[in-house]
Amino acid sequence: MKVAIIGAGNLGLAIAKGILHSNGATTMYLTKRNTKSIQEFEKYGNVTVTSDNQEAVKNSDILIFAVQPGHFTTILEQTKDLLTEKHVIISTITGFRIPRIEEIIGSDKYIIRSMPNTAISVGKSMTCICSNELGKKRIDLAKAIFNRMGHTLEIPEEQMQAATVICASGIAFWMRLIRATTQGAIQLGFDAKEAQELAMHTCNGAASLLIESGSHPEEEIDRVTTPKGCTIEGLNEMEHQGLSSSLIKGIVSSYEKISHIRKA
Ligand SMILES: NC(=O)C1=CN([C@@H]2O[C@H](COP(=O)(O)OP(=O)(O)OC[C@H]3O[C@@H](n4cnc5c(N)ncnc54)[C@H](OP(=O)(O)O)[C@@H]3O)[C@@H](O)[C@H]2O)C=CC1
Ligand SMILES: O=C(O)[C@@H]1CCC=N1
Repeated sequence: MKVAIIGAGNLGLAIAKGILHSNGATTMYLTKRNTKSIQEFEKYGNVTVTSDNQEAVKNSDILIFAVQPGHFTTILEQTKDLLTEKHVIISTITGFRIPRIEEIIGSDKYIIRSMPNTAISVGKSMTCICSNELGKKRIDLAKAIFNRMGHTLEIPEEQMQAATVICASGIAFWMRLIRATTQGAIQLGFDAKEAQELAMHTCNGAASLLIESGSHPEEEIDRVTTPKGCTIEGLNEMEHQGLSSSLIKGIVSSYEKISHIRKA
């Protein structure tokens, strides 16, 4: 697999690390305008760092675009004449819809939109994907790429904004919950390092329990909440203070914002 990551910033580099750690590329191009900060990636023998997007496109089959939305149109314009039937175009760019990409490069290209999250760098991304009509022929390839770095779900493009909030912004939401748990643990007497260790591994265990058992969260909650015990006491207090409600309101606010950004 010859991969180019056009826009090797936060997300692009997270994807690069995920692909490199899973030995998923025979060659990889990483592009950005100022390449100094990513030069170290050339220590992986098969990686070329360059600011020349055209060179990267010519020498690769899978093109993963991870630039800011404002830069995407120009880059597509600059590279569209180099696109051939070998290329699969994967965009991770928030709010940039497939019909807009088709307007620039044509609908006769394999176009995939993917929304991974930054856990892709450790092979644990929840990645939602959709495609244009022709891209359906390459969706299994795209799924195979992202399945190496986590879990994928194919969704209609209409749900991409919602998926961005739940999965991409979701990393930040879960981080804050883990951080708050850490602060609670420090108040109960653990030092900061131990407190974070307890919080993050408990979070990991909770998610793994659901993933592996297929059970509903409330079933698992019922198993922990001893009648008149400390868990139900704490859980009910959290709910009196609005835990579920504030999470849901935050998710809806993010969604309203992303919908607004898209219209802008
Ligand atoms: N799924 C997720 O979890 C997330 C998704 N996103 C989405 O991913 C995209 C990238 O976000 P993020 O990684 O945070 O952004 P960054 O700003 O960190 O990365 C964008 C990169 O693009 C590079 N770039 C800019 N212009 C060009 C160009 N002409 N050619 C090649 N590279 C260029 C910039 O480097 P330089 O200036 O040196 O060129 C920069 O490193 C956004 O569209 C965002 O909406 C963002 C965050 C999280
Ligand atoms: O916060 C944002 O707007 C972008 C989209 C998802 C993650 N970061």
